[in-house]
Amino acid sequence: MKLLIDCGNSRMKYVYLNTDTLGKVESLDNDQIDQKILNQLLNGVSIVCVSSVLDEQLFELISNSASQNGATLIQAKTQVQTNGIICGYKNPQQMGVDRWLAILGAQHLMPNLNLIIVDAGTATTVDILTSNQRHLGGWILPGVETIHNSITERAANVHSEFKMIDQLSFGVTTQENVNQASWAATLGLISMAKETFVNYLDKNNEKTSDDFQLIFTGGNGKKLMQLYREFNHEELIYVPELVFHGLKQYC
Ligand SMILES: Nc1ncnc2c1ncn2[C@@H]1O[C@H](COP(=O)(O)OP(=O)(O)O)[C@@H](O)[C@H]1O
Ligand SMILES: CC(C)(COP(=O)(O)O)[C@@H](O)C(=O)NCCC(=O)O
Ligand SMILES: [K+]
Repeated sequence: MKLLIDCGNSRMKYVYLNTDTLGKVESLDNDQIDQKILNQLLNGVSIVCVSSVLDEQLFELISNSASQNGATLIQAKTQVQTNGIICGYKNPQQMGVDRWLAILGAQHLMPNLNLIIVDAGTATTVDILTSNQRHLGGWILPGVETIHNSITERAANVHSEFKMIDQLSFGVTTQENVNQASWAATLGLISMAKETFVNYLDKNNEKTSDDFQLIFTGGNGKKLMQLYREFNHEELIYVPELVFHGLKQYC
């Protein structure tokens, strides 16, 4: 059995791979993880494949567990080119591997479309992939909760708890103002990514609007997709295991 692990800045997500089928994605908060828990997760695993955007600490714990269980450890890295997809970064090593894997996963699930990939975690990232498999680059914004917390931590009279919302509206309490704005700002990022992509394709005489697909993933991905859908009637999907569709190509 293979174990795929994605270490994000807030949570570790993991999934078991039996032949070619991904199981259900599970998660643990980073501060809950210790050697004992990892040893249990790796019990009976022959190959463990890791994507991490963290410093070495958690990776070392995983590496210890792999040695103790006799499992082969594979660490995914962002590459200049994988499966014909060309990374847009000047220095691909600088781009978070979770983003690269989400791009590979998206292309695998939705080949030959203009893709806008939104990963809504601690950060919200947007990555753009053209229908001819070129990564144009992307954007990094603080995640929805990170935006929310940035103001509650810095303003004496802004008291609020982070919340999911059901729809966009104007706030009449401090808490509503901060939460609504955090989601609205992130939705604005996605709208502008779409506009910027359309402009790029028009200028470069490439295939345009009818073949776009927006793909959402990450802890806030489903909610963002639902909110975005209220205003935009285009093709949207939420794929919680998107990074793992990329990661499984490494093992
Ligand atoms: N059940 C949940 N547990 C933790 N965070 C959640 C949960 N549901 C939604 N979230 C949101 O998802 C974010 C973490 O998403 P995730 O994709 O795991 O991030 P990362 O990859 O950066 O660790 C949190 O900032 C939080 O706002
Ligand atoms: C942008 C990120 C912080 C997103 O991390 P996450 O929100 O998934 O924890 C991560 O992909 C990262 O550390 N990237 C390195 C910088 C870059 O991609 O340019
Ligand atoms: K992530």
